Amino acid sequence: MPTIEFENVSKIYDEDTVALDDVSFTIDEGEFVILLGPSGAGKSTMLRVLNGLTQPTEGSVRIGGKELQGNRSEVGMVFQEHYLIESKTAFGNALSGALSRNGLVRSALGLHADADKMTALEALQTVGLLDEAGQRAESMSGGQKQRVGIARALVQNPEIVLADEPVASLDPKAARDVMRYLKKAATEQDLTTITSLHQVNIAREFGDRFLGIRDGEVIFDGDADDLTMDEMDRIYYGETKSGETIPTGAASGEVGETDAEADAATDGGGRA
Ligand SMILES: Nc1ncnc2c1ncn2[C@@H]1O[C@H](COP(=O)(O)OP(=O)(O)OP(=O)(O)O)[C@@H](O)[C@H]1O
Repeated sequence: MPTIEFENVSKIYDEDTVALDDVSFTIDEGEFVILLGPSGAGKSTMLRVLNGLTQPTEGSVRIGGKELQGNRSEVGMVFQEHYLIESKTAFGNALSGALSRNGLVRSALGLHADADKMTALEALQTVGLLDEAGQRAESMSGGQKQRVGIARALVQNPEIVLADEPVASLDPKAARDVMRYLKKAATEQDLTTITSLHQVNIAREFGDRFLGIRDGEVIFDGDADDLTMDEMDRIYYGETKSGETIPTGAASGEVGETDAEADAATDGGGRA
């Protein structure tokens, strides 16, 4: 399993949009990392750079010591929108994760190797959906669909799984279920996993390590114990122009609210 290295990575979308600003960090194999940060902080850009979907403007990204070039098949992606084929079964959708190995034509013709079919069933078992393998996606709940999305990523046989706000559209219970299965898969298969999340409570429950991103910079890197209220404020609200940390707690609500809720609290006044 590879180590992920970001070295002085910047991504500038246009002259004044610096999405990543000289970011450096290393993630060891098997780590379950959660990206936190306000909207527009650069979390998705970081995941897209890692997946080879976006090229960094400067710096280098290495996976297992190799410079990242183009789309990487060892990187499985789970999206906020699950992008399942609604008319297909959970099994059919999971199996489509083998596309990158088998090619479009073989997959379109349904010419899947028995080994791939077995992998798809195993992946569905990992996410607790083996009994629903024959159920069409259109009749599944949002949480179940997202778990099929994870199974599809697992069928790709990845070494790294990236999940971009995988539970954003789910209620708290379904969100926890999805995260539980994602963590289970990561633990069982020793996957390096990076997930961006807005739900801080859920993040704290499942993350081993947290990267706090703000204005394209990693301003926090630590575990749940390090992720204090002060640090949450720094990640979500930043510092004053004079460099002072904004006073903690004033109208920010508790650690555990989503940043949207925290923003709402701020909008309500109290944080100067
Ligand atoms: N394709 C693009 N073209 C131009 N600017 C972009 C593009 N994608 C993202 N940006 C900008 O880059 C910055 C970082 O965006 P990014 O989507 O990475 O943040 P994020 O932390 O994932 O936000 P969110 O939590 O809202 O998804 C933002 O200012 C955003 O507007």
